[in-house]
Amino acid sequence: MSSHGTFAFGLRRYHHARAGVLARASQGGTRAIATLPGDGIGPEIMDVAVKVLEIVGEAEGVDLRFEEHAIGGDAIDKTGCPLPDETLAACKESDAVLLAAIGGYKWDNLSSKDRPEGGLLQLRAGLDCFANLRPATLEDELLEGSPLKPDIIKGVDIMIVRELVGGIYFGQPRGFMDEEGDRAGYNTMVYKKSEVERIARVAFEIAKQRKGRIVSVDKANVLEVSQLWRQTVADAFEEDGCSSDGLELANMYVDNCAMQLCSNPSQFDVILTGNIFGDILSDQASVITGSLGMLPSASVSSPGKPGIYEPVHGSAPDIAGQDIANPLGMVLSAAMMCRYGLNEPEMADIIEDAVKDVLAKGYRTGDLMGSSPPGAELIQVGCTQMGELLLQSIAEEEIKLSFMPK
Ligand SMILES: NC(=O)c1ccc[n+]([C@@H]2O[C@H](COP(=O)([O-])OP(=O)(O)OC[C@H]3O[C@@H](n4cnc5c(N)ncnc54)[C@H](O)[C@@H]3O)[C@@H](O)[C@H]2O)c1
Ligand SMILES: CC(C)[C@H](C(=O)O)[C@@H](O)C(=O)O
Ligand SMILES: [Mg+2]
Repeated sequence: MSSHGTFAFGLRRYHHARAGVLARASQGGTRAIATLPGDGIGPEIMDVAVKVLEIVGEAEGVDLRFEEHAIGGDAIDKTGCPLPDETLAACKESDAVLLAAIGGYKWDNLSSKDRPEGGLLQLRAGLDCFANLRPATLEDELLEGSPLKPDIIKGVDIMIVRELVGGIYFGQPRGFMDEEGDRAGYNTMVYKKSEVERIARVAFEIAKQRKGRIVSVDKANVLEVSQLWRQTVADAFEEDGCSSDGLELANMYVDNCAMQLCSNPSQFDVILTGNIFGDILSDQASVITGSLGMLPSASVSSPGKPGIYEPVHGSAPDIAGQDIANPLGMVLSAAMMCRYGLNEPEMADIIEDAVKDVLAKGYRTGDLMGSSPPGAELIQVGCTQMGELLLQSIAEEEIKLSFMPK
């Protein structure tokens, strides 16, 4: 059975055709999903995503097996380590990893590798999830919700392709030192040609399913690592004959890109960039969609290996435990997991349709209420209630479909 959506959620338009390219599992059989709720709002939004997956799995006859594991601050408290061996081993064995968020004030003074963020980075590296796909798609329902002007952001649909297991996050040497009586901290931003080539090729493939426009973002006016990045991307583009496939490649400095994301975001289709620039630009792109809480992501590895599906935002300790977090970025990450990780595009369609539906009915978590125009008929709901509305929407759609002639 398929939803054949009445609503076409933006993410679906391009990804449908891609399911076979990046997907890990073939259809059929039980799917093992490692769930990592983590810290802060993590458990609240994970709860919503798992309930949504359960009902959609049941409706589509897909047997999902969830197994929860510790990561981040939660794992530090339980085991003393932000990524216990048991968690990494279970993730490697799974068909897909669904992660909510890690981090919090309590663990902020630990060393880089011992803090929650270190656990997340070790997980990404441990699974070699080198390609982080971060779609920033504005749905018409949220047009008035962004602090940016509607005529600037209407129809924006960007895919940020971020290299995830290299660059300054992982470069050596790194650390602290004393230099002539002064204290210094240092990191190394390094990319090998092979690392740039493999992420560039993911961006090319994705661009073929979209409008075909790639902007590679770097800081080649200052950094050697970016000069190598730029040349390597251009060479791979040429070698792969991308022009004859109708693709266009342009380069942009990261500072300019940050500005253009606010002033003229519609020009972007695929943004290809390195680890730290992609981190910063994706949070910025989220403003177009109304809230950081809306953005999903998929971190994929080579075919046959599990990917990590997680929202772009963090553990939001400022709102944790209040049942007010927006679960939609998490839920849309679950949809990306269905599409890319489980090869179940119809499950993804159903989830994305439900998100679209609740937004169309005017339901919003607090983060999406801020810039609403006066008089807008919006109904503020909490995290749990948003989850219930999604379940209701899915159930209603299933009932409608069951009455349709086969
Ligand atoms: N992938 C991850 O797990 C991840 C990502 C980013 C930050 N972090 C960690 O999260 C912690 C907090 O970092 P931060 O405050 O800079 O970033 P954050 O993304 O957690 O929060 C930034 C702001 O956005 C709001 N926000 C985020 N997600 C929301 C949601 N779903 N619904 C409503 N509002 C939401 C927060 O309330 C906060 O005001 C830090 O420890 C950081 O390292 C983790
Ligand atoms: C928590 C942190 C390590 C992480 C990153 O910088 O990649 C986060 O900001 C993200 O965007 O996923
Ligand atoms: Mg980030």
